[in-house]
Amino acid sequence: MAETVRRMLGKPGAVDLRPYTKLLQSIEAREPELRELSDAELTEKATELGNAELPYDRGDLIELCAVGREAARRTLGERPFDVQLLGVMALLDGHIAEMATGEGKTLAGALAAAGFALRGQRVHVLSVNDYLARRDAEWMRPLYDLLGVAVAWIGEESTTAQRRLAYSADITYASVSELGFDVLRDRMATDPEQRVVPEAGVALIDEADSVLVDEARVPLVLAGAAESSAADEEMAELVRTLKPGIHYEIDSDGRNVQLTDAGIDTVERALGGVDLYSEDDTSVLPRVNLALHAHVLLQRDVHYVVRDGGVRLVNESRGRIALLQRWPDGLQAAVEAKEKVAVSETGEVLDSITVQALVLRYPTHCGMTGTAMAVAEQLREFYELEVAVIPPNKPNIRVDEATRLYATREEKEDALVDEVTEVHATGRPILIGTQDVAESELLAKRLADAGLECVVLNAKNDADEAAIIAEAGQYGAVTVSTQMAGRGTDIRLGGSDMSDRDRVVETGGLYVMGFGRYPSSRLDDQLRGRAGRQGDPGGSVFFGSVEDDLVANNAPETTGYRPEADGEITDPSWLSTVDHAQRVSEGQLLDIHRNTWRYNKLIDVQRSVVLEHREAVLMEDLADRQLAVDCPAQHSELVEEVGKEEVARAARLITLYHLDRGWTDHNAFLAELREGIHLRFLGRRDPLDEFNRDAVPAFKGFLDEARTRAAETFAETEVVDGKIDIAAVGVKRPSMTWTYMVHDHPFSTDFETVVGRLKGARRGEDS
Ligand SMILES: Nc1ncnc2c1ncn2[C@@H]1O[C@H](COP(=O)(O)OP(=O)(O)OP(=O)(O)O)[C@@H](O)[C@H]1O
Repeated sequence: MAETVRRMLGKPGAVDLRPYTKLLQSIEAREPELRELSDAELTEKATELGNAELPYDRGDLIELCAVGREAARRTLGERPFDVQLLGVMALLDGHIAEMATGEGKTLAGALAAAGFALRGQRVHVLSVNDYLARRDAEWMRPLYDLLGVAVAWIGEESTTAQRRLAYSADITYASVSELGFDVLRDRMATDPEQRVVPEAGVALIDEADSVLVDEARVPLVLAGAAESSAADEEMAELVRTLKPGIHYEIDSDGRNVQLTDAGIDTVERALGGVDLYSEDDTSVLPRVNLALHAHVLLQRDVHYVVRDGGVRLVNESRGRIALLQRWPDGLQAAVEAKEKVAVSETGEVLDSITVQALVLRYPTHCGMTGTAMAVAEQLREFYELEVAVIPPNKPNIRVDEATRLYATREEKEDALVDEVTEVHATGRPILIGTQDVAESELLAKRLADAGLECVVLNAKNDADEAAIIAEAGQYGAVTVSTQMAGRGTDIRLGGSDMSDRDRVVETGGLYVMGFGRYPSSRLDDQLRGRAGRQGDPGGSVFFGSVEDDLVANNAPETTGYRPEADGEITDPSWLSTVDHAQRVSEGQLLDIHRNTWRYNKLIDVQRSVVLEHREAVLMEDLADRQLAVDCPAQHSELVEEVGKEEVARAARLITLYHLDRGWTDHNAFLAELREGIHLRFLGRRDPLDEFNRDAVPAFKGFLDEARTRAAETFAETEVVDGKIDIAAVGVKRPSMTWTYMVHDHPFSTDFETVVGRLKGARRGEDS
């Protein structure tokens, strides 16, 4: 008992769990009585909790946890452990609950969500992907039903009507990106009825550190159709005939491709004797380069897959299909031409929102994850969140070995393959975590060469990945996966049905191996956490090399070590180099986060000015009143001709158009400004000051400008068939919109470098 209490007191610097642990006995004491109640009576008990406001007082908190525990026992067959109830209480207090893998966060989160919902709060439970949103909502549905709260989920495929309905539930499960895209689309509504996301009080975030820290700076983007770029089939055909080594060369890192002199001659001849480097026509060379890049560097089934008649990008680090992503437009079209699929539309950014800004919209945000303490400071700095470290239900007995460091990548790979061979011979299941899909493929090949069969998680879809990873604990299984793939899925020893559990336990349980340390210790811990769930036996070890990017890029010195014959470096001071490199890398990630946030702060202020004004235009008669003042003659003439209501409609649409148009242009200006800032940084000025110096005046007069433009447009309108023809004066919404996340444009920089370099190189020769 003393040990349990000590464990429950938690770690220093974290939320004090004592006030919660004190309630556990009383919660348990309620059990016998609640067990006697009928389902309807239990629902009644839950509903009664809705008669007061948040926060819960002591008595109501005890009742909520007791009723919730009984409801979970009846509907899910799982009686929440004490530690899960501690998690529930921490979440209700608006904290981050750190609970290890397999501790049952889904259930704890659901009870907290129900607790908020019973007190009249609309709750959004944010998952990392659609699969988990749907799975968790459906899994917890019987529990919510019994507690008398409505639950729904949305996914990428949901229609607008389905979304509206789902968001009207008390609790809605959604992936962060889907929610963000809905919020962005709502911002463009020209009629209040078009909007789908109502105000919500609580965001309850699963995998909170991934969302709030790792993804925080990622902007979600809403783009609108401008004109289509043509499919360049001619170029796609042409580059297909080129031969590697003769017509083009690929850089050793596989990131750039360049035409050789022979390649240039061949292309120029094939195009009827053009000069690729002619100053008069500079359009041909970029076309060739785009097609070449698409043909050579982007491999089908590695970088993208062709599905449903379209090109779908594969997110390399996550190893899954990124349905919402596109490459910069020319490259996207080039890949589409290569694959002979229909060319998708190009567009411009209408608006964007970072994950961080999205989450901060909610008055209450809380969440759960297995790894929060390592980023406790950031959670406090950016979100004013505290971490509650919830002890495990059963002590963790996983054995974490020290990193094995090798001089070269090759030696590391050899050692890892040897280790897999040795361990596999005992039947112990092995899960190997890689940095990205390419690494997974490479490793799978090396294992195959050594006669070892393995399963590779390779970007099929989340549901398939979940099914595969669920079997990673089978006797003799070898599974290779990126760090993120299949997350949120339980790995049970002896397979998902645990039929072979005893035999696997005897081998030592799941053995997790890292194919290189990650850029942050948190990511290492997430991989390790795959083993040793709920007191299971398990082990983990990372293999690293001095040539790994982490070490090569972040360690101060990478020479002078003396490896053993097999390349292993055992000198302790060298081993700490990896930890040091990881800390440097973590510091850089934090700087980037802080920096992005500082830039976005100003943009967010400007955006809220526009949105507040937009809201008044949308919901009130502001546009009509303003135009009556600005164009009195036109206004009264039109009212006479078509009536007040039609004029108000046109006034609203015209004003919204100019507000949105202005914001799109301003956004483009800010993006360009920020890109250019680093050049000024070379002049030793603070880039953020520079940014603000230009961004602030550029926004000055934004609303006046939009109003003036609206008046100009309004003055030109004419009546056609009893209606004001706003299309004739250029008021057109984008014909379609689509959404993507910005980190999903992995090649943009490289691509631009290629084009720039080729042009530059040739010009240099000419002069
Ligand atoms: N109180 C309980 N009693 C018995 N089983 C439970 C209980 N709570 C959760 N479980 C089971 O434990 C498993 C892990 O739960 P869950 O997937 O929610 O864990 P998690 O903490 O979210 O893990 P991950 O970090 O992998 O997402 C599930 O199979 C679930 O059914």
